[in-house]
Amino acid sequence: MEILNIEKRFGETLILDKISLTIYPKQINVILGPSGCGKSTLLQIIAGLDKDFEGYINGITRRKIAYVFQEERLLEWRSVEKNILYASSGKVEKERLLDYGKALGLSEYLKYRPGQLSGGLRQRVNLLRAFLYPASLLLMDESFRSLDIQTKEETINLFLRVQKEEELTVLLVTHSLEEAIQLGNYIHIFSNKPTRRLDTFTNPYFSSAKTYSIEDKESFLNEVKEMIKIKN
Ligand SMILES: Nc1ncnc2c1ncn2[C@@H]1O[C@H](COP(=O)(O)OP(=O)(O)OP(=O)(O)O)[C@@H](O)[C@H]1O
Repeated sequence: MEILNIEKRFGETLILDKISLTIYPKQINVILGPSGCGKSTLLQIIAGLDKDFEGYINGITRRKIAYVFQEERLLEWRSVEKNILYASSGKVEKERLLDYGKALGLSEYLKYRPGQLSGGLRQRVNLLRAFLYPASLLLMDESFRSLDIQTKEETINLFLRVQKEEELTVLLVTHSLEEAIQLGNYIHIFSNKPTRRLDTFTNPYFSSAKTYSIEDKESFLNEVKEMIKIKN
């Protein structure tokens, strides 16, 4: 999947300045960049929700995209279960729903309405809905942000499992270097003004078993921090 020379303005303000990016299929692609650099805007363009841009997007089938938005977009008048079924037009295997629901600690909340849930639980419903959607491309916008440490770990474990089992191509946006290193097979770093380029790295410390050594990770972190500094 290829994104070529994307240029995006809001009024007079140039947000994306000829951004190009290769999204590696069946891999976790992380876009890392500071707040406000245009990560969400790029996801909206890729998802086809924002059509007001210049440039090209090749190899993406829109109806096969699952999108975990930064804010949860749940239908308040439907139960958790019905939110999930509705998004996938009912094409969800009950067994998978129960299995993933359990892994996310949502078993007892499936009949609840979103308004009866805490922010963290709502975010888990948001993720469950996306994991169950029949997608080949999964777009995730700061999806683990509002979760506590324990829940975050369980959610990430399920995410890694689903990605592998379903051979999903993932494009995950974050401003957390830690998260990028933990999750990304490929890390695309958004430099800040004035160049706003994306540089791609193969993550040498990626391992779904999470066995990278801390010293190695530290040196990679420092390398990346140095680079971001130079660009900014
Ligand atoms: N609808 C809009 N109208 C005008 N400006 C916008 C609009 N949406 C986003 N922007 C601006 O575009 C820039 C990029 O926003 P975007 O949300 O894509 O950044 P981001 O990297 O995802 O940041 P964050 O991690 O904080 O969400 C910001 O300066 C933002 O204020």
